[in-house]
Amino acid sequence: MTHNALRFPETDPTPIFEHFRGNQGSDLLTAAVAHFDLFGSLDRQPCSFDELAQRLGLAARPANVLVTALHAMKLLELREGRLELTPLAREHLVPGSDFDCGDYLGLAAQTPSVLQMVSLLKSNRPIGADASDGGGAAFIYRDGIASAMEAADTARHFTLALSGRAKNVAPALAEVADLTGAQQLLDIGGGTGIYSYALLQKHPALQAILLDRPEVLRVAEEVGQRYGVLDRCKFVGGDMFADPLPADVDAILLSNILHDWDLPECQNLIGRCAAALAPGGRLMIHDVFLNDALDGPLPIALYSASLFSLTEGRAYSGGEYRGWMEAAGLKCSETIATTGVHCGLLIATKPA
Ligand SMILES: C[S@@+](CC[C@H](N)C(=O)[O-])C[C@H]1O[C@@H](n2cnc3c(N)ncnc32)[C@H](O)[C@@H]1O
Repeated sequence: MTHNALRFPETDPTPIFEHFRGNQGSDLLTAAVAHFDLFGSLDRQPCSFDELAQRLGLAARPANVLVTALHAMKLLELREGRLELTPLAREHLVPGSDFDCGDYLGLAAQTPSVLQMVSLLKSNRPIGADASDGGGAAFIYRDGIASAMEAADTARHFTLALSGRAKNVAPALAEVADLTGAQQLLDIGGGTGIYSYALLQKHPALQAILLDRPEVLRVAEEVGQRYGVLDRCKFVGGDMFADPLPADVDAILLSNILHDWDLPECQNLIGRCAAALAPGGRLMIHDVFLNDALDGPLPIALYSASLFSLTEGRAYSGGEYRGWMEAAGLKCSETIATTGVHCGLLIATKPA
């Protein structure tokens, strides 16, 4: 029987994803208190984000993840360009204050997950990226890193894992993505392809090209079989950073792609997408979005920590994405349409 990618679940799975990511908050808070003395340092001397990163010995990406999470927990606030403690943090997290609970949080200081978080924050390298034993980083491939997406078993494992979110969110994406008049969709890093299969089921005249790593595409083809749309799909194995992208496409989908990469790769990929679009074509960023002030929402800040640990990316704000798309000559939509499990859709158009 053909699977229907447009059928919504009866209940919203978002709370399950929030419980699953809750440990990130605990690890970051314990690291800030017990390993970085972040609250003591800011109590002695509030400072800018850049100065704090330097004081803690952190690169911009880990500092962003840590500060965004603490901001979202309402422990930090930004005043006139300086990070300061909130009354909550001042009363309970400054070492030696009357109601300091730092020693209590310190109970978790030596747990494996906190020690791993501290090590990742300091090294700014994702789990597995330096593996020399056939492992590799999940979800990302580029020249210079060990990638789990190159071996059949690990590529299959990580690709199928993401279908647990994709099948829940794809019906909503198909509902909000306006593909009127589009004939060809390019899904970059499409994974199982479930988002494309939903869009193909919704738009009977649409054709899709899925670009991903070869071992991932084997899984995508197998999954695509179940959705009955393979006659309108083309699978292209390649490197989205290095190989020519199919040209003159009407729409490009970057679903949960940019959050895997640091700023230079995001800007590079958006520039490549802008060049590959036909005039009037649409770039669709389907992802999670931090507030423009990078102070929450908390579930996205915690997801950002998980992205940081596993990949070279983090969560970005709509403002950051808009800036990059406009720099690439695209015109951005004002609003971000909600899809599900914290995701949303931001669309930009290439001038005709
Ligand atoms: C986080 S997954 C997103 C999958 C899917 N789009 C989704 O939303 O569930 C990232 C995908 O990008 C692919 N990818 C990573 N680096 C790539 C590269 N350099 N070229 C092509 N695909 C790449 C991975 O194999 C993986 O399928």
